[in-house]
Amino acid sequence: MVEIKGALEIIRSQRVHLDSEVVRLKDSLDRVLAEDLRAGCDLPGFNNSAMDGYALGGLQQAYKIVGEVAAGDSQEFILKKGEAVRIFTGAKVPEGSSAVIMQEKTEVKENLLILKELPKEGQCIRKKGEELNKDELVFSKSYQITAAGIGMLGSLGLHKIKVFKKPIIQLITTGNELVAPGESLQAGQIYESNSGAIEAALKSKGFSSSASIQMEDDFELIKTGISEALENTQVLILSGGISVGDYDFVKQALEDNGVEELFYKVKQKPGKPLYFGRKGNQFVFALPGNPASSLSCFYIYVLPLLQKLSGLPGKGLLELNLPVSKDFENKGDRPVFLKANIDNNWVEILNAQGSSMIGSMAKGNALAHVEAFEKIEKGSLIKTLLIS
Ligand SMILES: Nc1nc2c(c(=O)[nH]1)N[C@H]1C(S)=C(S)[C@@H](COP(=O)(O)OP(=O)(O)OC[C@H]3O[C@@H](n4cnc5c(N)ncnc54)[C@H](O)[C@@H]3O)O[C@H]1N2
Ligand code: MOO
Repeated sequence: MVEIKGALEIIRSQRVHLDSEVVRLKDSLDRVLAEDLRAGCDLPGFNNSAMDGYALGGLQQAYKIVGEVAAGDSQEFILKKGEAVRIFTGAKVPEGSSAVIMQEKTEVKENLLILKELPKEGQCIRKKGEELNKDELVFSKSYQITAAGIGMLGSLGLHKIKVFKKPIIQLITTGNELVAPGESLQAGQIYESNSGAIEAALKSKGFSSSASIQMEDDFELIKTGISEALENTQVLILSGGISVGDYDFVKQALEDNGVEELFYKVKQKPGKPLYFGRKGNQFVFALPGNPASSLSCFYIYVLPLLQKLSGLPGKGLLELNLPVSKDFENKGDRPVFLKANIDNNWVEILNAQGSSMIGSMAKGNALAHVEAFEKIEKGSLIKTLLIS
């Protein structure tokens, strides 16, 4: 049995092999750069106007209007002192321009421009390269692409970028009692709900499973199922059958498939019988079958590894220290992850904390952490992991 910290340390310290691929910029949201990106051009690429108004040759009170430049025009003016051109936002500022003045601060009489106030040198001109110069570093390797990142790279003319591949993930749920939702139940059966929850959790964090299989508690079947899954997967996630019962075959089946155990059992509630193993560059998590245990373990332990395998640091869920809305005492000897809800920066610990109860987790957005035998008073800070 390992402590929570030790289990996380084992996961975070895994050396991982990362492959890269080229994707279209517009498909790259949340992907992680596999190389440093340098600017292929200046940004902006030419001096341009920040306002609809007039580009001014020299700084004075009155000008002769000699023409017009709109955004996209390639017409080249060279302004002399005392000359002005009508200009619009984004248009190329003519050579010889000292400033641009917004039209609200001007009066026009025929082709004479009179300023209501004296302009300052360079005002309202967006200078070539003022945001970024050609060859300057735009984003470093391991930058995770945001919407603004896509905008930035698009403004530099990039349409394809090299990112780390996402891990190939497969899911196996085990249990004789499990029946797919939509079918009818016989005595002793329950609906299989973990695969749906884990697939959704994967999706919400930017991942997906390439296959999801349901298996009976049959040692040979599970052993073969694991062997087949390991033919083409980087992360195999199993649910159920990992405790100590006579029908819990997962651990032995993993061992028989050459998977090396990295830890088994974590001193925590829920999720004590959590298993983590490795075979070459492949990783295996066997999550305890109880629905709230399996989903909590996914967020706390599986997610950091998936992040690492995508080129990220693997920090897992965002950790916050927030005040708790009522007293809480953990009377047990295991640290707990409690289903909780963060609202208005307060943490509410929800009712129905049982490992088999997923409903309360569905109403919350966080997992609050309390140490063994710890008493927490209303208003004191509690370590909370934000799920969404
Ligand atoms: N003698 C002991 N018994 C148990 C221990 C222990 O330390 N000693 N640990 C308990 C804890 S804690 C947990 S958690 C469970 C985990 O057991 P398994 O991982 O072997 O899970 P199962 O027995 O297969 O299932 C547990 C529970 O969850 C339901 N389940 C399983 N899979 C699904 C699914 N895909 N969808 C919905 N529900 C599922 C299953 O019916 C069981 O009720 O072991 C305790 N026992
Ligand atoms: O792992 Mo169990 O979740 O403590 O019921």
